[in-house]
Amino acid sequence: MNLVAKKQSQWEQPLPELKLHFLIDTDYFMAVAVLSAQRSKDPNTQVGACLVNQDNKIVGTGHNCMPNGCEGKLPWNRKGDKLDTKYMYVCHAELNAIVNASANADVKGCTMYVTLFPCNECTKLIIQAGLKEVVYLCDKYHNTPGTIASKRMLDKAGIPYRRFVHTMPQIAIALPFIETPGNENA
Ligand SMILES: Nc1ccn([C@H]2C[C@H](O)[C@@H](COP(=O)(O)O)O2)c(=O)n1
Repeated sequence: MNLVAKKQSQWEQPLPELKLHFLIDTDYFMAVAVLSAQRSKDPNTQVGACLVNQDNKIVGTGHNCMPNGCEGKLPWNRKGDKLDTKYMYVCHAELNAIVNASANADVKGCTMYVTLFPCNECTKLIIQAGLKEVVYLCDKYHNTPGTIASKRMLDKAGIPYRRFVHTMPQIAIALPFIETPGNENA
């Protein structure tokens, strides 16, 4: 069999079997937040957020990144002259999830799934945007004034927050290699 015919017959093979798991909604939403975090170029802390409406539909996702047009042009430093650190510039995952929510989506009443507890600035945004709940994965800055202030504001605003409890320890996504037709001679 020549190479073209062999590749052709490969293409006619059935697709590799994909193992299907049934994900419960909350695992799925936090997994989307975790996957979104992986888009961040922050070398130290990658954060992802997934905004879900009352119909259990994702209306926006986000990760921490530099403002549009500034990626690669501003520092990711944690220390040094304040103006040379990321803290002056970075857009947090929660802000991006709210801003990225599709134009016709109402973020009021949404739940924010986020991989790291929201900072005080994002908490203000969460409250003012009318979100109804925050579900977080990690709270590594729990003893900092920012996180304490966040919790104080959420408590006073009557917005519940809870640590995410997963039902599946791992959600793996394997992308099968699928040869595309027209690429046989590559
Ligand atoms: N809820 C949060 C908290 C932090 N971020 C971003 C902001 C920075 O890029 C990074 C924190 O940096 P670190 O001080 O841990 O080096 O995470 C966020 O998007 N959402």
